[in-house]
Amino acid sequence: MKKEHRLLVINPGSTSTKIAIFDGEKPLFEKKLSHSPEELNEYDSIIDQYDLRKESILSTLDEQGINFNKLDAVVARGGLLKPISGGTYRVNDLMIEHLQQGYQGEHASNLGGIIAKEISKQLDIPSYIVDPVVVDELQDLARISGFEPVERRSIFHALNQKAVARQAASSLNKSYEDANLIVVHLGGGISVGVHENGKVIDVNNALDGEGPFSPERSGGLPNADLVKYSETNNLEWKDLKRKLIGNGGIVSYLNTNDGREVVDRIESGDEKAKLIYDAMIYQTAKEVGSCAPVLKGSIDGIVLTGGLAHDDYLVTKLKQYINFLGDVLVFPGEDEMQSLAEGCLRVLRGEEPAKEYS
Ligand SMILES: Nc1ncnc2c1ncn2[C@@H]1O[C@H](COP(=O)(O)OP(=O)(O)O)[C@@H](O)[C@H]1O
Ligand SMILES: CCCC(=O)OP(=O)(O)O
Repeated sequence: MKKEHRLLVINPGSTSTKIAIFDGEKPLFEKKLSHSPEELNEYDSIIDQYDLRKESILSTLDEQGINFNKLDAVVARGGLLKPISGGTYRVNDLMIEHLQQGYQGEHASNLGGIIAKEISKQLDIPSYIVDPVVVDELQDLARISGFEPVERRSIFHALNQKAVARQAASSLNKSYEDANLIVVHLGGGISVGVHENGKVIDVNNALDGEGPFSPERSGGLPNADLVKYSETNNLEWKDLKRKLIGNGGIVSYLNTNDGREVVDRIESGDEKAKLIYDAMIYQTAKEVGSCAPVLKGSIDGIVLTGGLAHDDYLVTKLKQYINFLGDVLVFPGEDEMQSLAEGCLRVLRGEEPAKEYS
C-alpha cells in the first residue's frame, strides 16, 4: 500500500495555538494549547511569543512521543503578508522577512510560517502556508474607505471562511462558485465576509478596527473619541494597539477572552457580562445586515462558524436578529487544521503547484 504523507500542522490564533499530526487526510493527533491574556501580556509584541509558542508545540509533540523523522512536511496558517490570492505557498526567505517585520501588522498567524520553517529546516523537509489571513478578493468599491490616504484592507479568517463556505454551498446543493453567502467567523476576532460566486468581495478587517467587537478586539470605534482618548492618555500607536487588539472587546469589559467563562457568568446572574455579550451579538448582527445590500438581497445562506458558534445562547440571539435575511447555517468551531492539511497534500501529491510568494 502507498505510504501516506505525514504532516505537522500548526495554527497560531489570538487565543490559542492549535497543532495536529495528519496521515494524509486523517488526523492522528490534535491539541489546542490555550493562551490566557495574562500569559500573552508578558510579551511586548507577538513576534516575541515565538519561543513560548514554539516550545509549547515541541514539548507537546515530545510528550506524545511523535517521531519527527517520519514527517514529510510542515504546514501552517500564514500571517500578515502582502495582499495575495488564495492557495498553498512555499515558505521562502522573503515571506519569513515579511512575517518577521509584520508587513501588514501583527497577528499570531505571523508566527505560523516562521515556526513551520524553523522546524522543517531542521528536518530537511518543505514548509507551506495555506490561504493566509491576507487573501484579498475585494471588489474595487469595497476598497474605498471615505478618506483617500486610508484604503480598506482584506484581513480575515480566510482559511476557515473559505472551507466552511464550500461545505455550506454543498449542503445547499450548490457549488461554491455559484453561491451567494454571508459568512460570520466568531473567534478571538470576528469577521463577516460577503462571498459572491466564490470570491470574498467585501469583509470587515477583523484585526485593525473594523466591524463588531469580539472576545479580544475592539472592532470599529467612534473615530474622534478614540483620537481624543489616545491624546489625553499620551498613547503611542504601539500602546494603543495593545489596548484595542488583544485587550479590547470583551477582555476590556470583563477581563477574559473566554466565551465559555462569559456564558458561565451570565448563567450565574452577572448582569454586566450579559450586557457586554449581548452587545457583541447585536454589533455582529448589524454587520451581517450591512452585507445584505452588497448581495442586493440575493442571499443563499448566512453561515455561522468559529469557537463562539458552539454557544447556543449566542446562536439563538443572533438568529433572532438576522433570520429574516435568509437561512442560517451553523458550522461550530473551525475546519482550519483539516484545510491546512488538504492544501499541503494537494501540493505534495502534485495536484497543484505550490505558489511562490514574491
Ligand atoms: N462552547 C463554547 N461556548 C462559548 N464560547 C466558546 C465555546 N468554545 C469556544 N468558545 C470561544 O470561542 C473563542 C475562540 O474561538 P476560535 O475560533 O477557537 O478562536 P481563534 O480565533 O483564537 O482561533 C474563545 O473566546 C473561546 O472561549
Ligand atoms: C487576522 C484575522 C484572523 C484572526 O483574527 O484570527 P484569530 O481570530 O484566530 O485571531
